[in-house]
Amino acid sequence: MSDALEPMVRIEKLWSVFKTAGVSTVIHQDLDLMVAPGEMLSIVGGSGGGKTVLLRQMLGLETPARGTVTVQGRPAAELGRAGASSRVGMLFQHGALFSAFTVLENIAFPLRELGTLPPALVRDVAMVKLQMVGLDAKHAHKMPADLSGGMIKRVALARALAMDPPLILLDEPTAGLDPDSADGFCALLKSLHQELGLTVVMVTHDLDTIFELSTRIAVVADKHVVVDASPDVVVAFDHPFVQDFFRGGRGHRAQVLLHSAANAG
Ligand SMILES: Nc1ncnc2c1ncn2[C@@H]1O[C@H](COP(=O)(O)OP(=O)(O)OP(=O)(O)O)[C@@H](O)[C@H]1O
Repeated sequence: MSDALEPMVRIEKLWSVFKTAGVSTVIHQDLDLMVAPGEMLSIVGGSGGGKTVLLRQMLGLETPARGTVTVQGRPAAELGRAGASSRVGMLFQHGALFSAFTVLENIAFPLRELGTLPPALVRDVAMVKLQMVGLDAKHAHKMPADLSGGMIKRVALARALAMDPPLILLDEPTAGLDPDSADGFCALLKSLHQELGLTVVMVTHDLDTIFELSTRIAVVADKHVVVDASPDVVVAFDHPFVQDFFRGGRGHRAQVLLHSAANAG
């Protein structure tokens, strides 16, 4: 298959199994998922259903018990090696910044780890990424403890983008943010997705984020992907989790958003 046709992420017949105290627990069973270049895919599912484990599989941090996970045609397991941040960037749920490093040092970390770039260039690139996520240069020397929740997410995103990876994985990108910060972060993700041509895979419970950003939604339930389609198709899908998640009371605003987006576009 040529590169042009190769999905960004290809997951086939994936089994994720954890063994604790001699007892095996199956988290994913024959799970299939493809992500095409340029997509913005939301993964939703019940608590403990294996969404974060799925992201970790894409990052090469978990090993499939069976099946395959490839990123740009190569096994995700290879991503554990040095230089992986040039292929995939990860935004962890709570930002996971190094508390003893400044903002700029955090963003520069993957570039420094390479060990091949002169310090002045590392600093310049990190400064560009800081501005790319909408933060002023005056924040560069602050410590993570002095940042708001929204700023922490932005710095963590800048670090994920440091090596210009084509694929970004986001775990609950707007969790813990107030509504204004969440809207601002969504707008940033949308513009970066468009400007940089990024492929984005995110796990989120937030319906506003899902409907604002997703080109496709994959629902993980019963240990596999039960539906994987455009938002309007997923919302209408007949499955108890889908009905409850999208069409319960809290889904109302999302439905309104979906319809207004459809009317606008
Ligand atoms: N390293 C591990 N060892 C054993 N069990 C694990 C490990 N990592 C995850 N699990 C289990 O796998 C299951 C799925 O976890 P995961 O974090 O992927 O769920 P999730 O869908 O992201 O849930 P939530 O929406 O609550 O964050 C959970 O039962 C969790 O306890």
